[in-house]
Order: sequence, then structure tokens, then C-alpha cells
Amino acid sequence: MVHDLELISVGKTYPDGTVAVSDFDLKVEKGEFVAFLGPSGCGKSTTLRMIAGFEDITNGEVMMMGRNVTHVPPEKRPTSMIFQNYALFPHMSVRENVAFGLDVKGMPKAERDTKVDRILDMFDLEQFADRKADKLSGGQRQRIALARGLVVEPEILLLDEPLGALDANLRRIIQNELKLLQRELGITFIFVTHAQSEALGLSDRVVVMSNGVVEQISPPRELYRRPKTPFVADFIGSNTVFEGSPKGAAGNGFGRIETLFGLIEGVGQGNETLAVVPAEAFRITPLDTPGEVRIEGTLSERQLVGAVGHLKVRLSDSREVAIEVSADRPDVRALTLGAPVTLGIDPAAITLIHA
Ligand SMILES: Nc1ncnc2c1ncn2[C@@H]1O[C@H](COP(=O)(O)OP(=O)(O)OP(=O)(O)O)[C@@H](O)[C@H]1O
Repeated sequence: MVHDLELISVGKTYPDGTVAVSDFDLKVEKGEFVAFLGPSGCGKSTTLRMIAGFEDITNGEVMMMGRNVTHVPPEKRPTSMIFQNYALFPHMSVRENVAFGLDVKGMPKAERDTKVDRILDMFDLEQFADRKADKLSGGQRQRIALARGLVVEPEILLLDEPLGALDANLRRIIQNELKLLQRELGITFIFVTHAQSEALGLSDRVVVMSNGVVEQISPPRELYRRPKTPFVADFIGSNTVFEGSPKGAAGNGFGRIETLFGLIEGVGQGNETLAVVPAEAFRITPLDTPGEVRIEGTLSERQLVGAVGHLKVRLSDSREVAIEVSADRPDVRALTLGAPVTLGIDPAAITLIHA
């Protein structure tokens, strides 16, 4: 199958010796929305710029629609890039800004104008067509940047923190628009962000990066449910990680590790050394699940707010686990600070990973 975009072992070392990206492998299907997510400096932008062709690749190859574009200049790639600061020409009108990419391609005027009119209409920008770009609001500028990126009809749209300069409200609005637009046009989107909620909310798949290395490529839900590395377990959601030693397979895709808190069973092979437990998987026993993992602790905090009880349970290694329970439970109401508490976890919610 031919992919819209394929990165084969792509790496980048800057002239000063900084290794920004190493061995990046990725296959993206037509119409997919993929987010690159990771802390500042992890190599997201460098990777995006290599895809766009603005940055030389030190090793590896970039394929687009089955064609090797590793050494193809940006304007000859089927991509279009949108930057965080929009990179609009402030003294050009909206229309001139949007037409710019088509002019660069040498498109005949009549055809160009038709395309520009159509896209201005699509983004509700006709009434601003003759206004200078620096006389517009952030949200309007963002729309122009999108219109300018899309008017050249790219196969792949590359977006580098495109919403970073917007306030929270506008950000949410444009996020929605972006997602609808992407569905409607069926264009492949590669989206760089360090905002977890944005990556998880918008994309079909998320590439989590750290220190120039791909940690995990998964749909958002999978990142929450089945982190594959300690970095992802720490970076995504709110997990508690227990260390242990491998105790082998337990059947049906489950394994066991021996920890300070006893045997923990979870999804895995049983040759792993870490058990990852999402915050919402902890329950206060007695509860129902047969075969649940049990961990002992003492109640260190209790707040009953309306129907919800916010509890904290201190474990023997002095870590605290936060739990939400129904405040109506008589056993919860009866708990006093310092009381022994047994936590129960469904093994299916636990993921075993390698350190
Ligand atoms: N031109 C350059 N020369 C040397 N090192 C660079 C250059 N550009 C970026 N780097 C380094 O490469 C690494 C990756 O940078 P990159 O901008 O790709 O990260 P990022 O994940 O996009 O970060 P941010 O979210 O802050 O934009 C960082 O260590 C950065 O300092």
C-alpha cells in the first residue's frame, strides 16, 4: 500500500553536533490527522521542517505518495506549511497573502483569482479581502494562514503549533473548525503541538517524542490505556508506576511482576519490570472484581464534596494515590484519617512495561 507520507529512519544532527532527531519511522495514510507531541526541544519542529523540505535530512528517507522526496525542494513537494506566527506579509492585503503561493507557482491570473475567491469564501474572509493582514485579529490571521496553506491544494498540510498564539477560547473554536475542515477536505494533516489535550482531542494518531526519539505512535485512547514506555506513562494522563521483578506469564495476555506491594498482574508478558496503573483504575475495596490486584495503604486525606469523595491513600513507600469515590458509601463515610485502606485494581486496567 502506498502511504501519503513515509519516514524511513529519518535523523537530523545539526552542524553544531546537536542530535535533534534519530531513527524516526512513520507511515501516514491519506486523510489521517497525526499529531507530534512532546516537551520543548524534543525534535517535533525539526521533523516537521524535514518533511516540508526546509531542513536537510542527515540520514534516512522521506517518501510522499510512493515518491522519494528526500532531496526535493519544498516548493516541489505536495506539502504546505502553516507556522505558529502565521508568517503573513503584514503590508499585503488578505487577498495578496492568500494568492502568494499560487503566484510563486506561476499560475495564470484568472485561475488564481478563482481559487483565491473560493477559499476566501470558505473561510468567511471575503469582507476582509482588501484589508492589510496586520489590521486583523489573531483569529482572522489564523484563518488567512490556513487559507493560504490550503489554496495551493496540498496533499499534506503541515502545521507547526498553529494555535499557539491564540487565547484559550479562540483556540477551542479554531480547533473545532480545524477538525471539521480536515474531515471535509480529506487532506492529511501533520500537526505539531506540546499541548496534550490538543493532540489527544484532534488527532487520529499521536506520535509522542522525547529527546529526538519516538516513544510511541498510537491512537489517543491507546496512549492512555496502554502506554508503552516509562516516558509515555509519565507524560500522558495520570499514572502510578510500580517497580518490580518479572514473574512470568499468567495466561490470556497477562503477566505478573513482584513488587514491594505484592504480586501485580497486568496486561503484558511477565518479563517486564514496571506496572502502570491509571489514576481512575484504583478502587476502594471491598469491591466486586474477582482476581483484582490488592494494595494496602492508609487514608491520608478525605474531602467529601457533594456526591463525590476525594480521597488520598498513602502507600508504604510514602507515595500518595488520589481516588474519587461515591460520597454516599457508608464505608467511605466511616473512614477516618490514618485508617487502613485496601485498594483494588482490575488487572485488565494495568499495563506492564519495560523500564
Ligand atoms: N538550527 C539549530 N542548530 C542547532 N540545534 C538546533 C537547531 N534548531 C533546533 N536545534 C535543537 O534541536 C533540538 C530539537 O529542536 P526542535 O525545535 O525540533 O524541538 P521542538 O520539539 O519543536 O521544540 P519546541 O516545542 O520548543 O519548538 C533542540 O535541542 C534544539 O535546541
